[in-house]
Amino acid sequence: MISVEEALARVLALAAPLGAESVPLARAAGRAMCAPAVAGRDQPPFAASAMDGYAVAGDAPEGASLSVVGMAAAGHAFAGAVGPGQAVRIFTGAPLPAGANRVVIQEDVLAAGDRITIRANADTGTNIRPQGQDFRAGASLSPRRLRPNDLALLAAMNVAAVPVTRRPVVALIATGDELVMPGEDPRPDQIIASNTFALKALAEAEGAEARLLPIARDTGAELEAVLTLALDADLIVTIGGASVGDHDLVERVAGKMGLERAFYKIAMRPGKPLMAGRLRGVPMLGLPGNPVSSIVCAHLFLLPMIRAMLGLAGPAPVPRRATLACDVPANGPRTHYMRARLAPGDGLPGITPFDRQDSALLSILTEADALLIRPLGDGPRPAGHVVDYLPL
Ligand SMILES: Nc1nc2c(c(=O)[nH]1)N[C@H]1C(S)=C(S)[C@@H](COP(=O)(O)OP(=O)(O)OC[C@H]3O[C@@H](n4cnc5c(N)ncnc54)[C@H](O)[C@@H]3O)O[C@H]1N2
Ligand code: MOO
Repeated sequence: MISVEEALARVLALAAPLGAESVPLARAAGRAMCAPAVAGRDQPPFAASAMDGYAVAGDAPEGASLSVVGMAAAGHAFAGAVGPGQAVRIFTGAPLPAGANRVVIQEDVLAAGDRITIRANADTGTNIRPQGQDFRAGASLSPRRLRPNDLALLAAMNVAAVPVTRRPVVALIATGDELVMPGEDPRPDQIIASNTFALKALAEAEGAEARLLPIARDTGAELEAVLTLALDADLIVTIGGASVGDHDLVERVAGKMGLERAFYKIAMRPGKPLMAGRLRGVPMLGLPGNPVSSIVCAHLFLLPMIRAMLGLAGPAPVPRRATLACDVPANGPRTHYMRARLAPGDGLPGITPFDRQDSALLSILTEADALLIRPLGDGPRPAGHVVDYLPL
């Protein structure tokens, strides 16, 4: 059995960044931008008024009476210039007329016909946004997963389409004679395939395109047929059949098909029978069948593989810190990812593992919002001890 860290390094070595495609900005949310985007112009492209009021030249002290010689609005520049004793009616976002060095807000003037008088105690701020105040032409936005705010910045940069990494296609294959799909009529000795739905949602939320393949029954021929259907994917994920029982066929069948195995079995709980490798050139992850095991392994290995295929920096899960809210006993010889609940604390949040940690308990997993990480071989720890966790 290898460590979780070693297993993560080996699955990431299987996952190379995919090629790029161009998408219009309106379809780029959440996508992995894979090359810098460069601003085509300054923003604002001209010195602009930040307020509604009057653009003036020179001192224009309180009590000054000025003649209004024109108007500038957003999208409608004033072609002339402002001189001493003059003002231009101006609105927020309008280009500042030549000669102007200040905008007096309209609340600070008395207007009568085509003249204004600056009121006493008028604000002396310039109320001008200089050209290029936000960014300059040639400024670049570095590659990243695009958030809504990034899209607004790209649009302001006049970038209409962005290069993004292609979405990895993830083929999900549930295995087992006992499984039927939700809504079907199970025999008394059957159960409903459940974890595939969490895995699909997790993969899609991370930026992959997930495909649910037909459930593979427990025969070599059927598993081989479904694995063959998946060979055009970027990543093959099997669920179940990973352990040592007579009906656990994944290792044997994938091996017969030419799997180059990267590892099998890790010192982790849940998730011990995890397997990874490359099947005819396609990265493959063999998840254990127990629902919680497969979902925990997805957080630890599947999502980092997707992030690596998207070319995102730092694909490994990043633990956070919390304070134990209760005593915990010594841990065994596998790193334990305990389903746990967080509560706000004075500094760090408090974390409490659930009493029941069986890897079949979806009802506990759904109440959990964290995986408390208990390092392998760690001794008992008292309440108040600072620990690592992964958010769920
Ligand atoms: N003699 C040993 N037995 C087991 C060992 C071991 O080391 N020696 N390891 C145990 C551990 S740990 C795990 S985890 C499981 C993993 O087994 P498999 O990956 O072979 O999974 P299955 O046997 O196919 O299924 C386990 C369990 O999960 C249910 N299952 C499977 N797929 C789904 C699905 N898509 N949705 C919902 N539930 C699913 C299945 O019915 C079983 O109940 O092996 C232990 N045994
Ligand atoms: O390691 Mo298994 O994944 O306990 O259930």
